[in-house]
Amino acid sequence: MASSASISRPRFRCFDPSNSYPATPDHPRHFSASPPTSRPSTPRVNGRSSGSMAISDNSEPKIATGPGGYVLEDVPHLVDYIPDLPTYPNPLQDNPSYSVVKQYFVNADDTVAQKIVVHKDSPRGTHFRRSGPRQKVYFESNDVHACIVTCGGLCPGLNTVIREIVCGLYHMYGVRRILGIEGGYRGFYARNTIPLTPKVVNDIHKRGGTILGTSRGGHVTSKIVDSIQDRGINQVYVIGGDGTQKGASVIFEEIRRRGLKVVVAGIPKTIDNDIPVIDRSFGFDTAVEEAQRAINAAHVEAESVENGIGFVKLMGRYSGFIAMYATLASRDVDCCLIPESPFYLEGPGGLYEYIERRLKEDGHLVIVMAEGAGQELLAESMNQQDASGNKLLQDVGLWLSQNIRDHFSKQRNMAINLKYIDPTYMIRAIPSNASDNVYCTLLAHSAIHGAMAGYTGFTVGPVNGRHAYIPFRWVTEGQNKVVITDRMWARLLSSTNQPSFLDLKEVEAMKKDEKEEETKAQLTVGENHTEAT
Ligand SMILES: Nc1ncnc2c1ncn2[C@@H]1O[C@H](COP(=O)(O)OP(=O)(O)O)[C@@H](O)[C@H]1O
Ligand SMILES: O=P(O)(O)OC[C@H]1O[C@](O)(COP(=O)(O)O)[C@@H](O)[C@@H]1O
Ligand SMILES: [Mg+2]
Repeated sequence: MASSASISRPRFRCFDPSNSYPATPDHPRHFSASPPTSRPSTPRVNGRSSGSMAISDNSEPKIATGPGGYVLEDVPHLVDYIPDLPTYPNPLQDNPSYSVVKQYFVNADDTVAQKIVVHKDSPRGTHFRRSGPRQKVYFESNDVHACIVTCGGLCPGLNTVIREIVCGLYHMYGVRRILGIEGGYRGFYARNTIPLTPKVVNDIHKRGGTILGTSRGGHVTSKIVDSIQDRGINQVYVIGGDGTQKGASVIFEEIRRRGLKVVVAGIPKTIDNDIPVIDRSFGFDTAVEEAQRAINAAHVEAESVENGIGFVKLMGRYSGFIAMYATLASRDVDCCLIPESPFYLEGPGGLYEYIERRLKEDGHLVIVMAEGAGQELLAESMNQQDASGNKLLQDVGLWLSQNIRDHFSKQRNMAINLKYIDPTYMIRAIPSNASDNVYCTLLAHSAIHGAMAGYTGFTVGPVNGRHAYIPFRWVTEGQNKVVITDRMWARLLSSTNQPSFLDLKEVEAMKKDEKEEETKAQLTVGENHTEAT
């Protein structure tokens, strides 16, 4: 229910088990929005469970509300299912590099707002717990046995995140036992492990790919958690995209069900930038930069010949961010096609008409297309999936470039010169650039601080510029997509001058749908969240 607390002295405080606040009505020990589930009679600290445990199958979301429509979407903590765990002073306070920092530890009440553009009367809205080091930790350095796994497709920066987790654990928290799991999730039960030290990972950020290897599929929860338990691992760092975070969430639930003192921390990876809530994903910046080289080549080729068309296909299965940003950055692109914006070929306002106009006016043009765009135009879609269950796409770039050639030679009797460039794997197999490297460090450190502080079942990431701990379901239930009724897409249309392929009626209908979705989401927030007591 909505809060009736006085505004001058808010009753609500965020309880952070890792900072030393006493349990008082002002500093509640539990977010009671979701009633605590039954607990195991004897909590396990990495002891293999032999009998049945009394913990329910899925943890409830930890949601609390405060005055003014404040909502905290908190992340799970080990003490939620293993009460009375001992705490230890954070070793960072004795670390010569960090001990001089003024107020190094994060304030217990700090949370990060999901929306920062607000109106005078709008509710304060959803918040996430701010990431960073806590005064108290739930692991002694000598007891930590961490592991790192990378899953899904490649992305620039994977090696940097691995390096920074290893170096961060080692140098900040004095952790000495860190294992690399080879070849993605299946590596837990079917591959060797690699002991990781700062020396082993020292130079890996200069290389593309992941030194651990990766894979799709192979998520067998019971085998993975058995392996975690058998090896005595108590911190699991999982680097991967939406599929990987879903997998991490299931691992967390199973660990919790078994009552193990094991934390699971997700670091979001997606070259497509399709993970919701976070500002952007690591490697995206690098990919957009690398895409410029392909676009430049396409432009040079196109403008050097008569009726030249440079056609570049970029990654972007469901979300066209790489194509959109690469287009906006380049200024040489005349048409950008993304999955979110349907287009058509023939007739007035269609792609062929636009191409012909540009060829007549400028003598050449550059097209950038995301791999997931226009899939609906292909006669038959591929009904195949990869090992993770992702739909396999047809090569729409090849298909469209051939259709453009056919259209102009057969129907318009125009000689065109089209060069098709497919740098999709090139833009994700390279090392991360300087800005992504720094970003990877922050993500790795956030994950380490959260894990040491006993948080679990969370993904890290910047929300409006501040790093936060985000419950798994926020990043797995939905996808970040280009909103074609937003200003950014309008900027793109105005920079390329391409048609929007939509009529006014369609735009109005889209805007209406979006507004309804937003209102529905706001109502749901109001209905589902109860006051913390
Ligand atoms: N719903 C799910 N539940 C459990 N594991 C999943 C789920 N979806 C994907 N995974 C696992 O996550 C890993 C990576 O998923 P994938 O979709 O290939 O890449 P990404 O994480 O980059 O999206 C794979 O090992 C896959 O089996
Ligand atoms: O050929 P692969 O390795 O299966 O990957 C292709 C897919 O991987 C991506 O680069 C990223 O996908 P994930 O985030 O699922 O790893 C997509 O853009 C692309 O469709
Ligand atoms: Mg994915």
